[in-house]
Order: sequence, then C-alpha cells, then structure tokens
Amino acid sequence: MRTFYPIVADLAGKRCLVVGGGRVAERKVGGLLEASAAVAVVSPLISDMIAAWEAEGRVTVVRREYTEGDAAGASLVFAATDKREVNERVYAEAVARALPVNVADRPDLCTFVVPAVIRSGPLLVTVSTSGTSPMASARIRDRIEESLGEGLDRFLEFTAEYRLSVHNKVSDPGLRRKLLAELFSDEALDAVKAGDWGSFRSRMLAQLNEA
Ligand SMILES: C[C@@]1(CC(=O)O)C2=NC(=C\c3[nH]c(c(CCC(=O)O)c3CC(=O)O)Cc3[nH]c(c(CC(=O)O)c3CCC(=O)O)/C=C3\N/C(=C\2)[C@@H](CCC(=O)O)[C@]3(C)CC(=O)O)/[C@H]1CCC(=O)O
Ligand SMILES: NC(=O)c1ccc[n+]([C@@H]2O[C@H](COP(=O)([O-])OP(=O)(O)OC[C@H]3O[C@@H](n4cnc5c(N)ncnc54)[C@H](O)[C@@H]3O)[C@@H](O)[C@H]2O)c1
Repeated sequence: MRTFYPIVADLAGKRCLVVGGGRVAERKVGGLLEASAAVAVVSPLISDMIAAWEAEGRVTVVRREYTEGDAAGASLVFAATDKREVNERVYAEAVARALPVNVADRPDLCTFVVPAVIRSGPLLVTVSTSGTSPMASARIRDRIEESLGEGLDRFLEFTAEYRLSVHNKVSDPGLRRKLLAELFSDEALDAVKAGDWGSFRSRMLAQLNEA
C-alpha cells in the first residue's frame, strides 16, 4: 500500500489547471474555489455549475480539447476527462514540468489525491483512504462531522482569541498549559455539540481574569 504524506496547502491566487468539465472536474473546481485558487478549466463541454462560476468571473474556461502546454504556469494539475488517453497526456506534461498531478481515473498515477473534507471556520478535517476507497472516505467524513456537531466555528473563534489572551497574560508555562487544556476539554466539545457553551465560556473568562 502507498503511504501518503498529508499537507494542508495555501492555494490562494495560485493557478490550478483542471482538464475536463464534467461531474468530477466540477467537484475538484469547487474545492479549489473554496481555497481561493485561480482556476483554469480546459474542456470542450462544461457542467452548468462550472458555467455559472465562469459567469461570476470565478473560473476561466477554455472551450477546447486539452493541448500540451496548457499546464504552463500551473501550481497543481487535475486530469478529469472521461478519456484515459487524454488524462495520460495531461499526466505526462505535469510530470515533465515537475508539477503535482491528480488523475481522476488513475489513482496509481496521482502524485496527490484529494480527501473528503469538513470545514468549520478555520477547522479543516480531511479523510483519505490513500486512494483505495473514496466512498469510504466520504462516509467516514460524515460520521466525524456528526460527532462534532454544529457551531464549532464560533467556538474556535473564541478559543483562538482566548489562546492569544493566555499567551499575552500568563507567563508561567504550567498555568498556560492548564488553562489551554481546560479550553479544549471533552466538557467544552460536548457543550459545543449541544449548542450550549455560554456558561463554559463565562467560567473560562473568569478563570483567565483571576490568573
Ligand atoms: C474524497 C473525494 C474527494 C473529491 O473528489 O473531491 C474523492 N472521491 C470522492 C467521491 C467518489 N469517487 C468515486 C465515487 C463512486 C464510488 C466508487 O467508485 O468508489 C465517489 C463517491 C461519491 O460520488 O459519492 C469514484 C472514484 N474515485 C476515484 C476513482 C478512480 C479509481 O479508483 O480507479 C473512482 C472510480 C471511477 C470509475 O468508476 O471509473 C479516485 C479518487 N477519488 C478520490 C477522492 C481520491 C482518493 C481519496 C481517498 O484517498 O480516499 C482518488 C484516488 C483521486 C482523486 O480524485 O483525488 C470524493 C468525496 C466527495 C465528498 O466530499 O462527498
Ligand atoms: N476521482 C474521482 O473522484 C472520480 C469519481 C467518479 C468518476 N471518476 C472518473 O473520472 C472521469 C471523469 O468522470 P466524469 O463523471 O466527470 O465524466 P463526464 O462525462 O461528466 O465529463 C467528462 C468531461 O471531459 C471533457 N473532455 C473530454 N475530452 C476532453 C479533452 N480531449 N480535453 C479536455 N476535456 C475533455 C468533456 O468535455 C467533459 O466535460 C471518468 O474517467 C471517471 O471514471 C473519477
């Protein structure tokens, strides 16, 4: 089995090439837009969603078949056509340019795979089966999402601010660790899941005041 290395990439403003404009390409484009990438699609036909993103100026579409050279200037390359031979040519160009490449119908050729994700504010949970079982990744993601509940984004906003205050106010490393451990306790996460962490928040703020 291949063992992948996980990274969380900043693609804001980076040119990402998606070859193909169908269902799979649309999912990849959607994920790239969430990360504010500069997405270029090359495909004779595109889905309605990709056309809508193009109309909003969020995606550049070139309506023709892929030709060698399309990957110039890209940071990431996605081969997502329904033609195995075209996907292989996209792969070959990306490899020749030493670019990371994802090939929709060939996990063996992917130099990176795309995980199933949960986003909540700054939180990003990613699930991968190392290319072997994508639907399992999606279902396991769903289970994790259920276990977290809603409202984590606001809690994480609070914890980021609280953490900064602790760092600014408390110099003793032992006390810092104690305050932060309590902030990320099971009790807190359970209260967030129940949608009722107001009293927990007040208690934490009072503790910080006294520290
Ligand atoms: C997680 C997710 C992210 C995303 O795409 O954004 C993703 N696939 C998703 C869904 C999904 N994909 C497929 C089905 C139908 C059921 C099935 O066939 O199993 C479903 C389920 C559905 O549609 O619900 C079919 C499929 N997928 C691949 C092949 C090729 C092959 O295996 O040969 C085939 C067969 C095509 C054929 O029939 O020929 C390959 C890949 N798919 C991956 C990612 C990478 C491995 C991820 C990992 O490590 O786990 C990898 C290797 C490359 C890549 O695409 O990056 C996304 C979840 C979306 C969500 O968030 O809900
Ligand atoms: N990785 C995944 O998550 C995943 C999931 C399902 C299917 N697949 C595989 O991905 C591939 C695409 O599936 P789909 O459902 O998006 O297909 P689709 O039929 O919806 O779309 C195919 C797209 O490829 C474009 N295309 C065809 N020839 C082209 C060329 N020469 N240059 C540029 N674009 C070209 C078409 O215009 C069309 O937009 C299939 O091989 C499928 O087996 C992968």
